[in-house]
Amino acid sequence: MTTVFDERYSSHPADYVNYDTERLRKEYLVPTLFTADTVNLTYTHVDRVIVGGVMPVEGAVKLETVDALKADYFLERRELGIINIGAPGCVEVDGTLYEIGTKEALYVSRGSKEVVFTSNVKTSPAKFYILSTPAHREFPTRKVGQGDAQVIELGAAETCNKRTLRKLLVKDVLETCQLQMGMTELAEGSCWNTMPCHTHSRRMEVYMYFNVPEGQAVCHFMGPPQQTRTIWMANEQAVISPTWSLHSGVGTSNYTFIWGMAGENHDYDDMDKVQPNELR
Ligand SMILES: O=C(O)C(=O)C[C@H](O)C(=O)CO
Ligand SMILES: [Zn+2]
Repeated sequence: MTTVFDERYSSHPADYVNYDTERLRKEYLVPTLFTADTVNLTYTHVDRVIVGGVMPVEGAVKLETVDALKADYFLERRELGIINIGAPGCVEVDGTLYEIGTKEALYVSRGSKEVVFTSNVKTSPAKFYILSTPAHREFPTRKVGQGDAQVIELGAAETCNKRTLRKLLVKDVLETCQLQMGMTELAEGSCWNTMPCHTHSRRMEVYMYFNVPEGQAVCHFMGPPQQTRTIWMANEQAVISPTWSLHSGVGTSNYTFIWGMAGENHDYDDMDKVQPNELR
């Protein structure tokens, strides 16, 4: 069992415009989330969010603290959101076992000392996608299944963006300090997410694309609305969206993604919308 840790710094939009493809990918793309029996963590200084993945195969995998946190345990000053995108598995938090099925979520309170991940069947492992943010107080650890989600239907087949959005770890479902997470599934034949797109300088965001069929890809758009750039993404990769950046994507097929946010103002609809014909 290993922890792989990577650190990213914040960037200024006036510098970002000079980045070439390689630099854009180095700063914002999180290319590897799921490797057997490893905790993959990327710490971005954008709102101090940690994005990661855990795929237990041979046995249980524990979320260990990392030196950069200077904390006795990982969640000493943080809260944690978990969404399982693999086969069913379990998360044990300080001795309490939570069974987490495919596309189910778990919110883990600040102050939880031991978080341990397992897969039910090693030949078909669970894949726990995780986001963690600094937290100022404790809120109860709670599982959120698909039935607990707030569901909204968005877009239309005519504009190639028909999709179902499930709010999982959000303020209308449970209390958190700053973390908000959910999942958006594109309908067959639709490929555009988050269009019309938006910014929200109050919150940063991370998108993690999955269920991208073999051989297909998602082209993720970022940047201030008048200075957009693209990052081509493969299945099960994440991308950091700084507070000044829009976040939207188009796939060569339909796909699903997890969005997660940190910052202030938990109102999901707090967005500065940008119409497609205003983009540059
Ligand atoms: O498909 C969408 O639209 C989204 O999923 C948008 C994200 O939830 C988002 O960007 C929230 O700020
Ligand atoms: Zn957003």
